Amino acid sequence: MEMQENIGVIGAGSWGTTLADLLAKKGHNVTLWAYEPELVEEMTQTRSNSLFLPGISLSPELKFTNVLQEAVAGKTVLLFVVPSQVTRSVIKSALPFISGSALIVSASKGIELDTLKTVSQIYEEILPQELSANFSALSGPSFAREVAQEMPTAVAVASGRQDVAKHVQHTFTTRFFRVYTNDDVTGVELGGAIKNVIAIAAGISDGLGFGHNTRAALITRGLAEMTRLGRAMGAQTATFAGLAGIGDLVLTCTGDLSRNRSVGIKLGEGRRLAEILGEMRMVAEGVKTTESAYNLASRLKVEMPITEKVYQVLYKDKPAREAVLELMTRDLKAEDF
Ligand SMILES: NC(=O)c1ccc[n+]([C@@H]2O[C@H](COP(=O)([O-])OP(=O)(O)OC[C@H]3O[C@@H](n4cnc5c(N)ncnc54)[C@H](O)[C@@H]3O)[C@@H](O)[C@H]2O)c1
Ligand SMILES: O=P(O)(O)OC[C@H](O)CO
Repeated sequence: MEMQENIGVIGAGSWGTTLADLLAKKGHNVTLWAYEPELVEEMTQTRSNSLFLPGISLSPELKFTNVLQEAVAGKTVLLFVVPSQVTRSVIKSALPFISGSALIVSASKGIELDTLKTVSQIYEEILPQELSANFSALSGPSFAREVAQEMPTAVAVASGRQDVAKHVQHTFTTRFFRVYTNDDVTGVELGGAIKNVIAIAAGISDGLGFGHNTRAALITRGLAEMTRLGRAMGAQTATFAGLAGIGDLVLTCTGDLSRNRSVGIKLGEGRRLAEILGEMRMVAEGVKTTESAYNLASRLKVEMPITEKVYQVLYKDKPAREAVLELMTRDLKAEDF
């Protein structure tokens, strides 16, 4: 085994719990911070997380806390896995306890609503420069439940520094979880954020009773608009052909485990957004990222027609069937990227 690390995992939702468990079972010394005090009690007593990852037995070595300082102070690697809209407040609370040489890994997928910042931009704003250089983004096609069940999975970790990406790669890789390095942080995190918007569209299409043709069209043209936004923000086109781009897009637009796709299905079936969200304890990041991406596209003058229609369905009461018709009857054009 590689060097044992002292790791703090911040966020005990389905993904944070899964990754903390993976790292503990790999032999690292892991402390998992949960926002909900009752969850810490449950996980400590029963070694399971019935709120976000029911049915999975957690490592006997995993430690749990509700006190942020205990999960952060003295750790060599910190993995932040909270919803992107609370990332800013969580990182600010953690900052006083972060050791100066710690590696910071973010596994959140979204774009902040108020600032339109990507997750790495939030970290860059808050962290001092020496910690910012230690930042990496972990993304790619990875349903928590399948990783928790040790099903072979491949993801990407992106950092501006190759040594940081390689360190994280070695820290997380197991025989069922294969991590590729990447140097395009913006591309990797935008792929993870925008695929959630397109997954809502794919869900809407399924909910309306459309078939595979429609879904394939949404995936392909969704990839085109994700790539256009990425290029406008300095990302590399090739990144969108990778795990964090088309990889996660296909997974989320087709997989029944996707929360974003399931929100879309219910919308397509005619249910109201508020009612759908009211029934969910988990986060469907695409709901807020749709608004962020719509505003970002307007600001950067990037054409994102699918995102625009999802925005109108979610926030402007546009009937889903009308949105699809409007997409299909746009001005005809060449197939561009
Ligand atoms: N679940 C997956 O399969 C998966 C895979 C890859 C990436 N992600 C990403 O990981 C991030 C976390 O999602 P998840 O699926 O682990 O969560 P989840 O939907 O399973 O659970 C919600 C999480 O949000 C936390 N939370 C709610 N309000 C909070 C607050 N005010 N402060 C701090 N935490 C708060 C809850 O404690 C819980 O950890 C998201 O950005 C998601 O897109 C999830
Ligand atoms: O369940 P979703 O839609 O949040 O997707 C989970 C992961 O991001 C898939 O890679």
